[in-house]
Amino acid sequence: MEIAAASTVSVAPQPPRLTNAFSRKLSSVSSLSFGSVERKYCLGNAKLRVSASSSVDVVTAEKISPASFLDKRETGGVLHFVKYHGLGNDFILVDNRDSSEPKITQEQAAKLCDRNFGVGADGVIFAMPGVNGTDYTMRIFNSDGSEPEMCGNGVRCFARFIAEIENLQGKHSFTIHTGAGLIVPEIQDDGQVKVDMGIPVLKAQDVPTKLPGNKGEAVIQAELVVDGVSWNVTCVSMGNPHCVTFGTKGGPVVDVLNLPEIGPKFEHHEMFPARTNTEFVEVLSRCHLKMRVWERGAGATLACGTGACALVVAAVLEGRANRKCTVDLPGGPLEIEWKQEDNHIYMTGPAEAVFYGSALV
Ligand SMILES: N[C@@H](CCC[C@H](N)C(=O)O)C(=O)O
Repeated sequence: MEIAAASTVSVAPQPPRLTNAFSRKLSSVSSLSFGSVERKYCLGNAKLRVSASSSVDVVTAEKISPASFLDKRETGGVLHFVKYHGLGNDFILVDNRDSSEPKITQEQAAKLCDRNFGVGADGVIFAMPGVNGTDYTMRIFNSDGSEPEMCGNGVRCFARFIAEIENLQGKHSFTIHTGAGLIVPEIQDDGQVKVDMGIPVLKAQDVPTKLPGNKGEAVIQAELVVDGVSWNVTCVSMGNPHCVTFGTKGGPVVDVLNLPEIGPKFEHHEMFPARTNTEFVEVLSRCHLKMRVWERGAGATLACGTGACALVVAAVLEGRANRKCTVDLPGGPLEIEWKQEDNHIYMTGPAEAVFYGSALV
């Protein structure tokens, strides 16, 4: 479109078409916005104001209030993101490939995750440059602003996000540096993502837990008293800490559990110096498990990928299940395999984009 020097140009007030949102670099989405009554577009240094009367005004930068949403967008007060979920465990994905510093702070992330006052999510994930020869680095902030080492559902979303912003089609695998070390997701032909989640850590002090090792240095089917009730727990780290329980001495509890009440008591238990994620599990068969989760820093979520991996490890170690299982989470099933050959855990499941947008930060 030619911009005339005159103040009014007769063109229809159609916004530029966003033919393929993902094929653009997200950073360049700043050239578009959609207001309700009046729209402004930037072309070079000039700004076009499109009003309902089908005219376009060329206005200079000085005439635009610096407090407006559109100006904030240009001065760095707006974050572009894509919202994804893996079985209802939902994340705000940020294209941070141009910097090794997250584009927003932990406090801003907590605000964005708020389901009433923000975008709403279980966490914010940053796609950053790789280190030590890896393709990318993934960092994540929980919805309370804390930073965990790893996120299983998040890494599947991360892989799909990278494929979209890099315009990759078909089967693809990436090496990703995380707080839990190297993680390797592979997008399958059917769009599901299979992730090599690495080797589970069982040594009590590395999980970390203050519970004393009862099988060598591992804590397996040990007693943990929570709020006066005795639970059997197995402690596993998938880079982040997990406390897996198949119930109290009285038996399984998954369906009757008051999660918001009991969850925080596990999370903040003195035996877990870095807090913990807790999985409450019921064995349906030797290859079919069902779980509910209370996540450290995020509360009750619909799914937890690292948690599903941890509970299969716990179920195998407690002699309750085979190494290859379907795990039913509130948001849907994950396929988990703890391979004997390499001791690695493999997780397969979906990841879906929901919407993209811009948020004031
Ligand atoms: N939902 C995640 C785990 C996210 C991190 C967790 N809340 C923690 O603090 O360790 C998953 O899918 O693994």
